Amino acid sequence: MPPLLTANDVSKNFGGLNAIANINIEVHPGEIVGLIGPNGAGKTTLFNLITGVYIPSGGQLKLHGEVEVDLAKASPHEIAGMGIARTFQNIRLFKEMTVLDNVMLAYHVHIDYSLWDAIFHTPSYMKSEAELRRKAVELLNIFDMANKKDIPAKNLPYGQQRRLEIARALALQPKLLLLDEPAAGMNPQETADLMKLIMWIKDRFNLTILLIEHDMSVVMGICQRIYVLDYGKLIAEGTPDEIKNNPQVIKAYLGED
Ligand SMILES: Nc1ncnc2c1ncn2[C@@H]1O[C@H](COP(=O)(O)OP(=O)(O)OP(=O)(O)O)[C@@H](O)[C@H]1O
Repeated sequence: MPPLLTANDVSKNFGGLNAIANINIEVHPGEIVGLIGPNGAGKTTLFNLITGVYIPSGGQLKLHGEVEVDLAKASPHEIAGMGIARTFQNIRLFKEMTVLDNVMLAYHVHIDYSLWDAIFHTPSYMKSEAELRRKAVELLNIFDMANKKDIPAKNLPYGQQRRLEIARALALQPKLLLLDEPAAGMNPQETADLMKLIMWIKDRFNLTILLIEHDMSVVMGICQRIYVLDYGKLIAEGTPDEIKNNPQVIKAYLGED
């Protein structure tokens, strides 16, 4: 099957620092691919390149959908509209808003109201809002959070705030979901539930997932393939078993010379 996303010789420099140096990756439809590496290896920089926050200093990043898109030429908003959604290492929710409003707001990306409709709450506006609300509640049901829909997001336990971030990303109806350390700060039970959730939503929403994660039980447990970055360079690629036993990976993690 042709890849959904390719990075071809991609680099990103910040002044003299090569945060990403000539990397090549492929993500195929339906895969869960892990992106690991020690702190500062360049993982989040790669997410920022894929989502258009940064423009590559060299190489090409392409999304191969119905048409092929050079991601360097698209804005973050356009890239989101093309079906790439992400979560963040530091949770980014509208903390004072309710759980339901957080999800509804994400759905609004796909809606084009006229200013007139929005200001005067016309029947077509009210109908669309009701439909969005129905979809958002359905999504919250999948995440087992419908009973929390009316509380402010900040009142959710930490693990559920992370799940809500994923729900918000799904409201964008992505093809490719980028998860940046989804298990960070979770307790073992929350982590186990998260792994089940990720595998389940992948099938339910026909997703392809690229996942940054420091918790090796998550990476080894749910990824089919793993890429390893170290100081901006790709040092290994393989199945969880291959990566576990790769001497270069072990060296990078243990920090030996
Ligand atoms: N906007 C920026 N300006 C300058 N340097 C940056 C910028 N963003 C990232 N860097 C640097 O690029 C390198 C890679 O950072 P990045 O955040 O991508 O690493 P990471 O693998 O995601 O690390 P962590 O696991 O700690 O989140 C680091 O040395 C970082 O300090």
